[in-house]
Amino acid sequence: MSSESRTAVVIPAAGRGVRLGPGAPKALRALNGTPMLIHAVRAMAESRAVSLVVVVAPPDGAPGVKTLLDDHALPERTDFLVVPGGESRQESVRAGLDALPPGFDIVLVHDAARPLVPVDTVDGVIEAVRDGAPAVVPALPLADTVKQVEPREAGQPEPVVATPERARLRAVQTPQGFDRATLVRAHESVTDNVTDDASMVEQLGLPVVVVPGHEEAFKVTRPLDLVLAEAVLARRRANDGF
Ligand SMILES: Nc1ccn([C@@H]2O[C@H](COP(=O)(O)OP(=O)(O)OP(=O)(O)O)[C@@H](O)[C@H]2O)c(=O)n1
Ligand SMILES: C[C@](O)(CO)[C@H](O)COP(=O)(O)O
Repeated sequence: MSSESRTAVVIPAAGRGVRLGPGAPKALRALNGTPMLIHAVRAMAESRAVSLVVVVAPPDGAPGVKTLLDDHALPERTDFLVVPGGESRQESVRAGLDALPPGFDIVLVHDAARPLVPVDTVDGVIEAVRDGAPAVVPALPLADTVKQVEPREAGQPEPVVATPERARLRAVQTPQGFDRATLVRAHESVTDNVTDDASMVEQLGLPVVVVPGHEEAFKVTRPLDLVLAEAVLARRRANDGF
């Protein structure tokens, strides 16, 4: 893949945000007064390598999301498309891929729910795809020990069946980066429910590599994550003041 390869980003933003509690769809909730989705779009458009962002909106929310993008300042060098999403993250990513025009050889998939990923992480992923990896994931080592359990009904103690060696585990983030043809093939061939796109490429038997993630690329999932996101933004504002 050459440095001339053009990069597009698909942002799945069609989730409801059930774990965040009642309210608007998660991507539309505000952080420091600005919708999470706008933070995520800006984080992608900050990379000079990104020339198209495809936002996958809640199924009946595409016109509203289009208006939202029109109403917020976004870099002029980046084009934007909005398409309706599906019932699962996988379906939503697929809808974004289907909308991609020709001419983009590298595709990133980035959760709207990771609004604060720094641009260096985005560029690191793109660079690794340009260097020839068909699939790239940013990731961090774990702080906790992880146990594999035999699931039981809620409230029942769960027997531990294994303790994977922590030093070999990574917590995977987005944006995940792909050679476009590989990602399209993965979405066409893999029908199992998976929780990220890279695992679909793994199922094709193709290599996936890890590059450094960033602690500010965390996923806003539960209410406490909103507190952390506001704190990160406050720290950025304070640092910008100096
Ligand atoms: N049908 C879906 C489900 C999820 N997503 C997107 O996938 C990303 C990661 O999903 P997650 O954080 O799990 O978001 P939700 O599905 O909204 O969260 P929850 O499971 O708590 O409802 C989010 O940007 C979310 O909007 C999507 O585009 N379409
Ligand atoms: C893609 C992802 O963000 C990588 O960690 C994660 O798997 C999304 O999971 P969710 O089930 O949509 O929360």
